[in-house]
Amino acid sequence: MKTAGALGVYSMSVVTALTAQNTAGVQGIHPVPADFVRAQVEAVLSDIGCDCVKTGMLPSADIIRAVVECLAKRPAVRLVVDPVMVATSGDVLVGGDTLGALRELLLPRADVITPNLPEAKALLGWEEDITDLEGMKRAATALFELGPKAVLVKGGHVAGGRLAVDVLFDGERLHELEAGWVDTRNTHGTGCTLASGIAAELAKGRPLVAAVSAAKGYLTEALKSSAWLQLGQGKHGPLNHFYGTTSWGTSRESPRARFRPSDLAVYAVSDSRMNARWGRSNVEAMRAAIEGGATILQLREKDIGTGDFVKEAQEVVALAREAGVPLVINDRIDVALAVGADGVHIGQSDMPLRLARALLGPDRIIGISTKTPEQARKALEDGADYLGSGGVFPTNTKENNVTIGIKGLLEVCESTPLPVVAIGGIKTTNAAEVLSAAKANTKGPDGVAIVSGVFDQPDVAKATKDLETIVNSALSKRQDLLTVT
Ligand SMILES: Cc1ncc(COP(=O)(O)OP(=O)(O)O)c(N)n1
Ligand SMILES: Cc1nc(C(=O)O)sc1CCOP(=O)(O)O
Ligand SMILES: [Mg+2]
Repeated sequence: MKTAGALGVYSMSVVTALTAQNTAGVQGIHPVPADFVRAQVEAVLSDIGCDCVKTGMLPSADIIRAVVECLAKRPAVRLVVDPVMVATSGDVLVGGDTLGALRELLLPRADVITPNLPEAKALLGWEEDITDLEGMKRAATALFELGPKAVLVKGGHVAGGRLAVDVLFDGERLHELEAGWVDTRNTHGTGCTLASGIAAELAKGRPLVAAVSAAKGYLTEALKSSAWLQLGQGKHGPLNHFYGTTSWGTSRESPRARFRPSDLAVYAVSDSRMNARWGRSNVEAMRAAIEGGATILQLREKDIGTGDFVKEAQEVVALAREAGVPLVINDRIDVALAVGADGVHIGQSDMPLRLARALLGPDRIIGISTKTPEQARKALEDGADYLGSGGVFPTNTKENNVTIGIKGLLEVCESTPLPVVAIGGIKTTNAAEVLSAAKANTKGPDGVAIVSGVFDQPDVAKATKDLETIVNSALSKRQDLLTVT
């Protein structure tokens, strides 16, 4: 429920067992009678209803049957099954007959199941431990045969390695989802948190791979922010699900805490000269870009008085806020502060990033233009939240711009953990090429920033929509999130 809340989703609970547990392990389990589980499920689903159910520990076959019966009446409700059988502490949580009910009744109903390695082994009845990536892939495809629409084998338990890799099999492709390994003792509840994050993102309507990737991003941030916590005597302490709180320097509601790499997917950068040529204002153009599916907006005005810039920015901020789309201001920290924009985008010759951060504070997004890995390294050091990297292709929009090509873009992407948006000469005709250029399992751009491809067009909404379709398709297939076998 904390995870759902942190991800902006309303959640309700059905208690299947009372547990006596702490950081040292599970001291006792008191199952709830199956009829009472059924009553709880019906109480919430017949009243408020829900978009997605996530199951955790289901301690008996009767309880599993009760859950399956309730869901059988609601085929539209998506289901994430976290087959909780072995706690992080190693304690086995469910009896043998429950395994059969889990396997035969619940798994075939699931949109995705999320076993850890011991749970995957138990569900498959394998003798051998799963100890590497190949074993994870075999387990994922074997578990798929039990009926779920997708299988996520969580590899956090795979010994060693500097990456937390999970393998997702969706019936067609094996996706390797990577995140930087977090050295922490505070891993109690990571499995439940990831499964709940996936359920929350599915409930928001995200497609499966994106939902898993977003949930993994959230969990990694929670692990990082909890790493220093010293709570409990046991081996595994708790996570801080609400890591974006004021005591950690950013408020949960801050634009920066909300910012995700996926926000960079369809990045519309305005140009008033182009809009004037087509007989529309920047404000009208930005409204159309939002309508077309832009995931982030940038107001970029190079030849305008400050008063006019502030007035225009105030109108665009209102639009962006209403649509829930981040708005950053190009170059002008003062204008961003004056109108309460979500952040700024600055270049190498604009206000130094550290000063911009000092003026904007910890809650605003700062993006910076980078052409080289060295600039990317410095940007990370100085506290950037994302990089704009290009020009990928030659452009007439920005005079005397140095073109770095796809090669230069990928060098920047691979050199930094920061999210990167590609920019420069990008159109619907080449956006897919840019987004899928990264080799398998290497980091690629998180999106494309476009000026003339969106605003030097007769119909901004259509141009943006066309771009969004291409971007979403390319990102869902892109190499650095999956290994195609
Ligand atoms: C996302 C994104 N990337 C790069 C730029 C370029 O910024 P601009 O101010 O136009 O030029 P420099 O200051 O980087 O030289 C951008 N606007 N947006
Ligand atoms: C604003 C900007 N910055 C660039 C950089 O390389 O940093 S290229 C550029 C112009 C991009 O316009 P278009 O999408 O019309 O090519
Ligand atoms: Mg600039």
